[in-house]
Amino acid sequence: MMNKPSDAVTARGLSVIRGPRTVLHDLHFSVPRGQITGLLGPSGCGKSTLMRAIVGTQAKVTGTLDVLGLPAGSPPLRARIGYVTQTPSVYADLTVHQNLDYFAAILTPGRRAAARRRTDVTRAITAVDLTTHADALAKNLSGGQLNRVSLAVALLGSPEILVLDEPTVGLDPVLRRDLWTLFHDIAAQGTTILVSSHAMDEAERCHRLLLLREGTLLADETPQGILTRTRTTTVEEAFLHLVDEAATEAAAETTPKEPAR
Ligand SMILES: Nc1ncnc2c1ncn2[C@@H]1O[C@H](COP(=O)(O)OP(=O)(O)OP(=O)(O)O)[C@@H](O)[C@H]1O
Repeated sequence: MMNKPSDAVTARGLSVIRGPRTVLHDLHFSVPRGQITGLLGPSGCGKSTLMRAIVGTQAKVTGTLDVLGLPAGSPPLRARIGYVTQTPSVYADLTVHQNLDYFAAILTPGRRAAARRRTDVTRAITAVDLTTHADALAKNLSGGQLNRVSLAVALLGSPEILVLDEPTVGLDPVLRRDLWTLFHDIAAQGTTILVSSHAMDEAERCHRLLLLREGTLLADETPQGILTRTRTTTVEEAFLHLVDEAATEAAAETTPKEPAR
């Protein structure tokens, strides 16, 4: 597989060991720029581990993993990637605005950058539609609003890639839909989004999908491409089809051949 400048992430032979186990096995895939790529798979399949490898916080990564043309974890990438983990990293006793001011001060320190910080904070709060809640304490926000504050923090530095670990988990369908609309607005402005979910029904909202199971990649395609290839009508069915197909292939590989007479 060739590295294309249009790809935000390229993985070749990517494996990760955690504790005694290999949790990602020899992955090959690419994430195109300016699109929403969904990383889908059941709980424990390795989604968070893969995201951590991409943002450069995962140990024991082998193979090739390039992000924006640089090896994952390279220091210049830090400011170019926004990462939202599963646990909102927001201070409960600060308001939405104070939280953003605080993170902006870490990202762009110094008195001379004060005007830039103000612009960045206002832009991020507007982008996640929290202007009317800017002065609310984080502890008084709903789960969906809190997720959006985390997202605003990640948007502060105008990252080229946003890596979002299960941002819609636990949200009601309306909030989920609103968040996906927001992701599409952000992607339409050229930002690459890699978003994980274990909810297969979120697949159709993505431009591309990476289907992961037990640390192995089952598909790297568009949602429609996966449905066509597996002759199914939902990504959930397609996923089951691919799991069965992989099991059949594995069984064929381990079945001993008839000895030659
Ligand atoms: N320190 C560790 N030592 C050994 N195994 C680990 C360690 N941390 C995680 N794992 C295993 O690695 C696998 C992948 O975990 P990971 O958190 O990436 O999965 P996930 O798909 O993000 O799951 P979830 O959707 O539940 O968050 C899991 O099976 C987990 O048990």
